[in-house]
Amino acid sequence: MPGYNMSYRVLRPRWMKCLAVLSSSFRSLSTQPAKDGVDLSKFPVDKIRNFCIIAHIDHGKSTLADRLLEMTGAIAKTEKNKQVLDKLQVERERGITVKAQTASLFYSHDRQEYLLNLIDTPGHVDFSYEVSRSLSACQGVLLIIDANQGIQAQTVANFYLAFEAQLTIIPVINKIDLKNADPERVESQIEKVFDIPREECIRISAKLGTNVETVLQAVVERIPPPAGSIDDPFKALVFDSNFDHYRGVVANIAVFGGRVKKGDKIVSACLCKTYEVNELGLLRPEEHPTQKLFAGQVGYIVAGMKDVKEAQIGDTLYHQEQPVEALPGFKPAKAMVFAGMYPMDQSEYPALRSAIERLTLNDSSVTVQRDSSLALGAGWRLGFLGLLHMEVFNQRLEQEYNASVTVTAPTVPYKAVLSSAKLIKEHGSEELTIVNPAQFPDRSVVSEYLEPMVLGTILAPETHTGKIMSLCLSRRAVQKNMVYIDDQRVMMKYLFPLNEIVVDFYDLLKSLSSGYASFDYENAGYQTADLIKMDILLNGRPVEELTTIVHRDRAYSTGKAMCERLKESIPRQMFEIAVQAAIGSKVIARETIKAYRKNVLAKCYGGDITRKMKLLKKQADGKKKMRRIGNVEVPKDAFISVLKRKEK
Ligand SMILES: Nc1nc2c(ncn2[C@@H]2O[C@H](COP(=O)(O)OP(=O)(O)OP(=O)(O)O)[C@@H](O)[C@H]2O)c(=O)[nH]1
Repeated sequence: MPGYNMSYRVLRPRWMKCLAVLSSSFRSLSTQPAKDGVDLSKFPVDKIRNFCIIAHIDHGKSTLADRLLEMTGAIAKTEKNKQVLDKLQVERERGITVKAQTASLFYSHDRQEYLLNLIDTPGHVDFSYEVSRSLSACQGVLLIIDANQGIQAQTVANFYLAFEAQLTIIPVINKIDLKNADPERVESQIEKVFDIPREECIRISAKLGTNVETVLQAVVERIPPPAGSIDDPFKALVFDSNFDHYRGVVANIAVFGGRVKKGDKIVSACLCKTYEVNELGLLRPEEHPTQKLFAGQVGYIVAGMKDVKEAQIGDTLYHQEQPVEALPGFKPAKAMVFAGMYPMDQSEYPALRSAIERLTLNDSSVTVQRDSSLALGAGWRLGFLGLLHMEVFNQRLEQEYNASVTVTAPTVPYKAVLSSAKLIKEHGSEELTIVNPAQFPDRSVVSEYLEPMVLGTILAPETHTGKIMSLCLSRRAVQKNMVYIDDQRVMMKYLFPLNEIVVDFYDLLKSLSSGYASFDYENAGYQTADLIKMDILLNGRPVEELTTIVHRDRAYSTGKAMCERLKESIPRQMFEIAVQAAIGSKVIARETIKAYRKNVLAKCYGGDITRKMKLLKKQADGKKKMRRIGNVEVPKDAFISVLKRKEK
């Protein structure tokens, strides 16, 4: 995982350029004439195939998508058209897919015309929510596996998502052009781990285009057409949505039955609100307006929804006069990592609020709560699906909204089972979720604390298993399973406390396996944990914003590290400062900052009074940037350096 800065300052020219690009694309979208070249009625359900491309990160999904788009004429074959489905700047810079993208392709096979709807999905675990949503609009998947790396952790996770959704799985072994490619070995792994016969694997090089035509043929021949008929009442699933400042919500839909056209009055099942269809069409991958969408097809719809919350992911749309039973929908995305976000300067609060509001319009999986801290001022506590999700959100704030943000240390959602009848009544429930250490209830009113657990899958070369097992043990993990997927690679399953893997586990795993291990995890509920609240004291006074929830076994090492970091960042003052970590009244770690009298006038020979005044004023200004805790003055930066995740 790449390192990142917690605070960002972005150069204005980059921002201006970004705005220019955005506004020109909005212009081109809003003035795009309705192209009616495509008569979608000529694609009955049996001539439609809806499929996703899924894979471990970097195994070549986006590159294969490019080739498929080129071969079917959706985009021109030029050097410029690389990873066209990765539209966001952050996706292009990091070379990862963050948001699933849809493209409709026209393909002739055996003198028959087919409409293929392809969805390119993200590979990283934080975005697996996007994958499962996309799968619900499909009947089959292309499971891409790198011919050199073989099966990795996300290959396994994605396979099971598709398998549980009962989709047709076509294994595609990519990068056969690489010198170290070993498709034979990968085929054996596929047979062993997924129980798919090796004859079903297709070997390709997405980069060179080798054998990619076979993939298209397999899509038509192996993936079943969608169910549903044009004669049924209109019924569509909203599987994604984004926000356009000019037109409102653009919802991606899969039509499960009937047809819909411009001017139709449709209802969203969740909110029971009626809308008029203003625009609809295919994504190729750019929006391509059409007159109608029919059963089995995947496309977009604009119907005057002003807020993405009106187009809830998983919602069902139907015709006003023909109500239907709602589709099962999806479980809402659950935030796994929380962090405070504050403007670098309080004067930037309104701008940051509007940036966060706008960005969450496009990413409804982020949760936002107002928060405030004495040291950092007014801000928010945001919930993310994982750490990469949080990093990407920050980067988008910076790149798309020119925001500069201070982010606090990430924390996971703990729970407390309350024992006090009074508190239970106050909260309306026995269980209290704690996303902010300041809300940690005292043990005297709690029967037990719970921490979130995850089931982690690690795939690694056998030679590294010893070191990996020690790392897992040091993270309070319990081994659940270990199997050899071939004679060189091992798959291990561990139950981890989420808190233990959230910050640096993946980085450590990568470095101790020289980059060869991969990791994925899924939620595994909550478990009882011996949690305690640890305070940081400066000369005996607690510092509210540095309060942390820790496992009792971890308290000493975390407390010691925080005291050391504070000692480094608080300047010496005229008296000695005790920096302590404490649990209740018991001090568990201590550092001392020695006294030092800084005489700003020392350099001022000759007693020049104006010079003296200037220096004293400078010292007073510096003090304004300090926060006083008891008699100790702490620079704002000190909080930031202790609170934030340690940069690499
Ligand atoms: N040699 C070789 N390189 C390939 C091939 N296909 C993809 N690559 C390279 O592999 C890297 C990752 O490819 P992507 O298409 O971005 O992978 P991805 O699976 O979409 O990645 P995420 O979206 O981040 O999950 C890029 O540098 C590609 O150029 C191939 O067939 N041969």
